[in-house]
Amino acid sequence: MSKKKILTLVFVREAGKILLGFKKRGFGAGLWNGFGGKVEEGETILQGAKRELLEECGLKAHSLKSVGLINFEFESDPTILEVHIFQTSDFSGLVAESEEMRPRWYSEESIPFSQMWPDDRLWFPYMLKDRQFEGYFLFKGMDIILNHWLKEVNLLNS
Ligand SMILES: COc1nc(N)nc2c1ncn2[C@H]1C[C@H](O)[C@@H](COP(=O)(O)OP(=O)(O)OP(=O)(O)O)O1
Repeated sequence: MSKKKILTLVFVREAGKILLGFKKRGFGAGLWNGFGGKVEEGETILQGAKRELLEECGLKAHSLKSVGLINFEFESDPTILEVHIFQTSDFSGLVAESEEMRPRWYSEESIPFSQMWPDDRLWFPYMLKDRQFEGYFLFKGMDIILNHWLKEVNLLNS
């Protein structure tokens, strides 16, 4: 039987730039991604997303907009990752490297997709156009997408 893990993923965008973090350890190490992680017991998804952003890159989000919801499944693992994706331009603080992430601003015209999870190049276009989406990806290992779907939806905003 499959079980679910709830995770968050936050992208900070400002003036045509997007803040990505180079994951230094753990799941997805060696890839650029947004900031996020597991939602802890007793916190809401939104609280978890803000906490992870602060812990991983030093920025405090004052508000977050829902962007997408993706369920990821890995062929050899019964756990489904339910990832709630947000974006924000409403933040304060100074960008700082953490134990887990090395942050860097990228122009939205030159996102390093070849060094990111392979699903990203399929759903980033929705986010960059401020469209909301839902999706599903089935992976074989970390590199091969065996099956997926994506669709535009209206998610409630926070
Ligand atoms: C499989 O495809 C994925 N694509 C993208 N873009 N992001 C993904 C994918 N799968 C997971 N993620 C995101 C979701 C989270 O933001 C992180 C994983 O979080 P992590 O396992 O590092 O969670 P933490 O709570 O920070 O972990 P620790 O126990 O190491 O603190 O990747």
